[in-house]
Amino acid sequence: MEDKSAKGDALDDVRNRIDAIDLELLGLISERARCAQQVAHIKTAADGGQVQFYRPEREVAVLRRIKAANPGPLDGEEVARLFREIMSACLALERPLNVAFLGPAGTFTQAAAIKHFGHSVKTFALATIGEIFREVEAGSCDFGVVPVENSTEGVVSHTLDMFMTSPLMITGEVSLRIHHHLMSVTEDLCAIRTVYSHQQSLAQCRGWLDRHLPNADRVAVGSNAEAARTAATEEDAAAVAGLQAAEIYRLAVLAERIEDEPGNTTRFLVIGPQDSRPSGQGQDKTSLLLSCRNQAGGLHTLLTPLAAHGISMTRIESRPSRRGIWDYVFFIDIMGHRDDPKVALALENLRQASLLFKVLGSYPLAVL
Ligand SMILES: C=C(O[C@@H]1C=C(C(=O)O)C=C[C@H]1O)C(=O)O
Repeated sequence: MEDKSAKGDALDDVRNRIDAIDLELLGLISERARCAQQVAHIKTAADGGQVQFYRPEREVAVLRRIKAANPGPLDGEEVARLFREIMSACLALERPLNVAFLGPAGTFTQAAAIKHFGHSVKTFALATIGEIFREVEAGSCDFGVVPVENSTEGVVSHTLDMFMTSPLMITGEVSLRIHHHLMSVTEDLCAIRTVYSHQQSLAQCRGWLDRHLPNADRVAVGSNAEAARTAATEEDAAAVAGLQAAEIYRLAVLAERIEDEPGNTTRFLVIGPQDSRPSGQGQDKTSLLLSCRNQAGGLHTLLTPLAAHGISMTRIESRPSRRGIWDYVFFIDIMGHRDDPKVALALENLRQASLLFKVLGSYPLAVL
């Protein structure tokens, strides 16, 4: 009996301490929010009409600093995630951002948008990648989030093709570990006759589906969330999608993490009217769209300036140009910001060696 009340006292003490800390935290977070409001006034007074409230390079600098200073016991990712949400709320006080993503609600692209901007942005589900570009170009949304490549299935060609004609720039990137689940209104795997999902997700789960549902028809639809929405209306159907879709469309999860590759990751791009300023510490990336003359050694000529200036290329992708003038265009990612002197020099040389040369944007490497 005595023991129990001693334990109860100890618990009360710690909980009282937690209550006091929470009030202190609330006071500090409120003070931080007031600072963000002051920043908004300063920005408005300095820039007039064209104020850029969202500053990606500043946000990653804040997150990097927090991670470096983190004393534990929470791990770095966890504290960064908490501060991501605090900044998201502070920015929403300055001005709430409108972010378009590949819908419907519950897609991995929405999860990527929230991971990048936090929960205080307003997200808009659009039906196609083309529509996202159009809405951001028209200014009805501030930014868009689009998938660009998957570690199992490769590049999302529609996104790359949009950059050939769009004036939008890349302001950031997000990587998301993708876990697929099989979900349905029925709880019985044997009752499943049809499996709906996005074509890439079906491909990412091919092995599992061959083993467990060899006789079910696989039907490709526009997105995983659309698959979940459809499966919710059919007794003998299932969808392959993320957990969010199961929650939104009230489906039972019959099997978890059915993707064939455990490291399955999708990379998304954040697109907007401008790219990001340098975030420093060599932690920026630049994406380019290039084409060379259709002659022997053409690609080599393009890449020589990068090697000459010691710039590392992290990715190269070729796509048919579909313009007739150039056979192929290359999407190239390099390390460094376009304003870094070394990168600026290499880009100038590249510009001279290319038929088509477009900087798609410089942006910070993702912290989260
Ligand atoms: C407060 C600012 O504005 C926004 C909010 C930030 C924050 O809460 O720390 C950081 C960058 C901006 O997106 C700022 O530019 O410093």
